[in-house]
Amino acid sequence: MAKASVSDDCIDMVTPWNEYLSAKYKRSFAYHTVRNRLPVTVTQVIDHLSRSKEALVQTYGEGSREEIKQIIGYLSKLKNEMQTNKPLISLEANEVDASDWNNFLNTTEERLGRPLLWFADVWLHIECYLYRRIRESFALTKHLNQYDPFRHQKEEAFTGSLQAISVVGSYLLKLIESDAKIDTEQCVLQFLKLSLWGNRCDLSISGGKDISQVENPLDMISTLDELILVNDLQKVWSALNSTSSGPKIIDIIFDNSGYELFSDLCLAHLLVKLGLANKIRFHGKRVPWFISDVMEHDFHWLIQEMANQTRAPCLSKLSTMWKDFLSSGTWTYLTESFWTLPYSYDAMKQIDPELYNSFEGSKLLIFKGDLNYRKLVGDVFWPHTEKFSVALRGFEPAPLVTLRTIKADVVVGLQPGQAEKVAQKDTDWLVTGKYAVVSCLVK
Ligand SMILES: O=P(O)(O)OC[C@H]1O[C@](O)(CO)[C@@H](O)[C@@H]1O
Repeated sequence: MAKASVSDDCIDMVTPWNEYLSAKYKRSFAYHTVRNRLPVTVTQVIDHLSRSKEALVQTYGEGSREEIKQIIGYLSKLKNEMQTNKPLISLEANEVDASDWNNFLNTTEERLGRPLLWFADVWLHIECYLYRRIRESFALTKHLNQYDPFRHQKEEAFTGSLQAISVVGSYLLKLIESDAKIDTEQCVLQFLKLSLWGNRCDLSISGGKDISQVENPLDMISTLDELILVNDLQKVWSALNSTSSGPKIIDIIFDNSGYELFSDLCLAHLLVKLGLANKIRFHGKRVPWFISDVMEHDFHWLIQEMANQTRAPCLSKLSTMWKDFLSSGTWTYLTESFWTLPYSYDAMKQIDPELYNSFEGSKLLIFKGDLNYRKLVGDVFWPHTEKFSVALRGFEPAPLVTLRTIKADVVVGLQPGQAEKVAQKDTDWLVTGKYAVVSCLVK
């Protein structure tokens, strides 16, 4: 008998413990995402292209008119492939990571003895693949090759958060310009928390809807401590405050643009100013990713946009200082392909040993956000009381911390009974971004 719908391929159950998250479990957030959220993301790109067609042709030339049609056709087909649970196909455009992606698809297919399927395989792989295929639709064109279909949303998210950004910016400036002795530890903890809660602002969880930070973040963070379910902030402070000879390098693996990026850069500024770091390396995405993730353009755009805020002089002042950090090499922005491959981080040593080894001298790796967390713990549905160090499965290139608001149903390091208690209060506690974890591993 013919299958009635794709959900016939799935099992009507929750994800079993210790299994990979996957849309094959109908009562999972992965299923909801692949079934409902990801098709909306693709539709939004299609709508954006249709709406902006004339403006795009104006900017990219008459040649782009046909290409817009081609991309829309490609994306409609992609959506259909996903919704009808078709096999994942290879990438064709000549991009630096295409062979890595195709190797991944081929070796996984060999291991499984069947092609990968949208509603059968590891959610992390499927979701990354979706964004990589959206990129592919542009990579296959000439005029729109470098077009980022999410840029307008990222820019609007920044503009919508300007008030909060000004509040934090002027606070930071006051701190660093003050002659009074500041409580270093308290300030660092405060900016770590600002960066942590900045992760609530994420366009992929809101389905691309406005997620501007409108509340006063300084007032807000002081009330949120009880929502941090794993709080290793003291450990993080010790790692940052540790004295060792050699360069004090800190790596920040970015997540979202807009307010979150701004909060990350404020943290980076403070760490340099307090002498806890003398070099910060930022890591962003090579291709448009999970709607709001930082790409190089977004990074420079934000710093430049701050300079344009005549009504908030603190922001233009900070912008000048940040440009100086970049030109002096105190800050560097890097774009490694690994971040937009499907692999979880335990595979980094084998897949990208150069990147792995580059972390060896780092004082602290700061991983921002939900997707980085999923990649750290391998998208496995660990019992919530599993140790973070176990869930990392050997990924220990340097001391590391994850600053993450919880937006996917995986979390480790909780105390016995803690998950049940939170679930009683909030049934959807694992997917809304209301709660957070700060998990730190120091060798
Ligand atoms: O921007 P973040 O914090 O990595 O969140 C990414 C989002 O995408 C998801 O992976 C689901 O689509 C969630 O885990 C989260 O909502």
